[in-house]
Amino acid sequence: MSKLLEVSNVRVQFGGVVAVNDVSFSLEEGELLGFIGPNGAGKTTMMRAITGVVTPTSGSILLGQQELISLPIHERVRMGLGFSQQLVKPFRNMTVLENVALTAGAHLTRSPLAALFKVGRDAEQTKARELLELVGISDAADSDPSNLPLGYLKRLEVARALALDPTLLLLDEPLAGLNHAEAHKLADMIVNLNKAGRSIILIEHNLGEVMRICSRLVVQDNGNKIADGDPESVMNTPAVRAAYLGENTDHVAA
Ligand SMILES: Nc1ncnc2c1ncn2[C@@H]1O[C@H](COP(=O)(O)OP(=O)(O)OP(=O)(O)O)[C@@H](O)[C@H]1O
Repeated sequence: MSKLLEVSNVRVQFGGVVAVNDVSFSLEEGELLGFIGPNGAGKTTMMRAITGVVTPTSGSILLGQQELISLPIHERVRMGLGFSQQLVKPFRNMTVLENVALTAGAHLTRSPLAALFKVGRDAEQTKARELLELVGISDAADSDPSNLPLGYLKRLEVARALALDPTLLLLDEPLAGLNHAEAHKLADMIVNLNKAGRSIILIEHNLGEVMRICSRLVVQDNGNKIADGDPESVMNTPAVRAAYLGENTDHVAA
């Protein structure tokens, strides 16, 4: 295995708030890494630093050998970064299939308007159908996303993230708001994506599923990295137990 992502001493500050405090971690090719921590820990901010939505005050983020920090978002996407957002925001007035086909066609042009005219192309439609099948929502291909339950929308968000064939997939709370059975199913799908060769960073509050599917965990609390390692030993670290005090960690072996 070789290193795919190397985050070194990344710091993100919003005025007086240090959301990410000199955090370092890395991801090996083919890993499924759980990135966890209590509310406000700075997990989403870290993801936004990797995708380019926020600019770190200092630090370095290497994807392969390439420094990402000074690159615009679309360059990072072109280099193989894919991400799903915590809040699901599909294009309404467009079918589920068109939503995915539009993203699949985005590499053809940098103008979203021009991309709209290209989604009729067979290649994008076929790819979108395959992705809907993969995430298990092909029965909703012709539906307007406004009429779909959250479980479908979360899967649509993952399908869109996959549409550009990312090497590294960042998933921000894909299981949030899903019931137990739906979360289990989507977590299984994430495992399958990983087994098919996709490297994944999963930001998630559902610790039961994270413990079940991730091979390694990084824990951030209050902007600081407090643990990094195999799930069981990480969850038994005193600092992690303290950070989650009051939250349910009963599933962790004592
Ligand atoms: N754009 C912003 N401007 C100012 N402060 C911000 C901004 N984004 C995040 N923060 C602050 O940074 C800190 C970390 O927030 P962040 O959303 O990254 O945490 P999180 O671990 O993803 O939380 P959650 O699990 O609740 O989604 C919080 O104190 C938050 O209020």
